[in-house]
Amino acid sequence: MIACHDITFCYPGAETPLFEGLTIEIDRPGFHALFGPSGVGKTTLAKIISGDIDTFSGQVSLSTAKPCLYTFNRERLPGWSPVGRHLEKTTPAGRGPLRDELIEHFGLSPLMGLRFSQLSMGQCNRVNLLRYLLQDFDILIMDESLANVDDPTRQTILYRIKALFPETIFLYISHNVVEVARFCDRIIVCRGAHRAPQVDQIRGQNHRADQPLDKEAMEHAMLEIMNAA
Ligand SMILES: Nc1ncnc2c1ncn2[C@@H]1O[C@H](COP(=O)(O)OP(=O)(O)OP(=O)(O)O)[C@@H](O)[C@H]1O
Repeated sequence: MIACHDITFCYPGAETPLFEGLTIEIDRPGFHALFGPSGVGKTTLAKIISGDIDTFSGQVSLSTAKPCLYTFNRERLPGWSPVGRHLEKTTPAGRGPLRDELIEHFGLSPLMGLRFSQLSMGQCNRVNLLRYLLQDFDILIMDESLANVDDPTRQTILYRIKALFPETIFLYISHNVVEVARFCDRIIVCRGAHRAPQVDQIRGQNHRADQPLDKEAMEHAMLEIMNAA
C-alpha cells in the first residue's frame, strides 16, 4: 500500500546522498512507525512519500483511493482565531460528531473558547492533529505530531486513533522507543545511507486498549529497535 523502490535523494549542496537505493514497503493498514536517530532522514522520507519532495530518483507508489496527508508539530495555526470557532468552520460536512468525539478524547473541551495564541505547544499540536483526522485520507504521516504532550494523554490519543481508523495507514515518526514498540505494528528503523541495510523493519506490539499487554515481548521489541538504530 506504500511502496518506495530504489529511492536515491540528495539535498542540493549536500556532499552525500541521504538515501541511496532505499526500498521500503508497508503492505497493510494500521499504525506503523518511522524511527531513527536525529538527522537520519525520517522527515525527508515522509515528504518523499507524501509528495512534498519530488526531486528523487526511484519510485513511490501508494495504492490507496484517498490522499496521503503529512502533518507535523509546530504547524502554523491562526493565532487570533478562537479554537472552537475555527474547528467548526473547517470541519468537513458530516464530520461534526467525529470532531466532537475527538475534542473530548483529546482533552480539548476546556480550550474551545480560547484563541490559538493562548494555547501551549502541546495543546496546539493536539488541535492540529485533530484537524487532520477530520479530513479525507487513507494515509496520515504524523511527524512528531504529539510532541509536548504528556504521556498519559498521548496514550489515550493513540488508543483512540487506532480504534477509530482501523483501515487507515498511519506512519508515526517518534523518538520514543517505548511508544513505538507498544503501539506500532511495524517499526521502520532508518539507519542512514552509509549503512547496510539502510532500513530495518521490526515488529511492534501493535497494542490496543482492550488487549492484555505482553511486557516481555514489548521489551524484546524495544531491544531489537535499539539494536537496529
Ligand atoms: N531543506 C533542506 N536542505 C538541505 N538539507 C536538509 C534540508 N532538510 C533537511 N536537511 C538535512 O537532511 C538530513 C535529514 O533531515 P531530516 O529532517 O529528514 O531528519 P530527521 O531524521 O527527520 O531528523 P529529526 O529526528 O531531528 O527530526 C539532516 O542532515 C538535515 O540537515
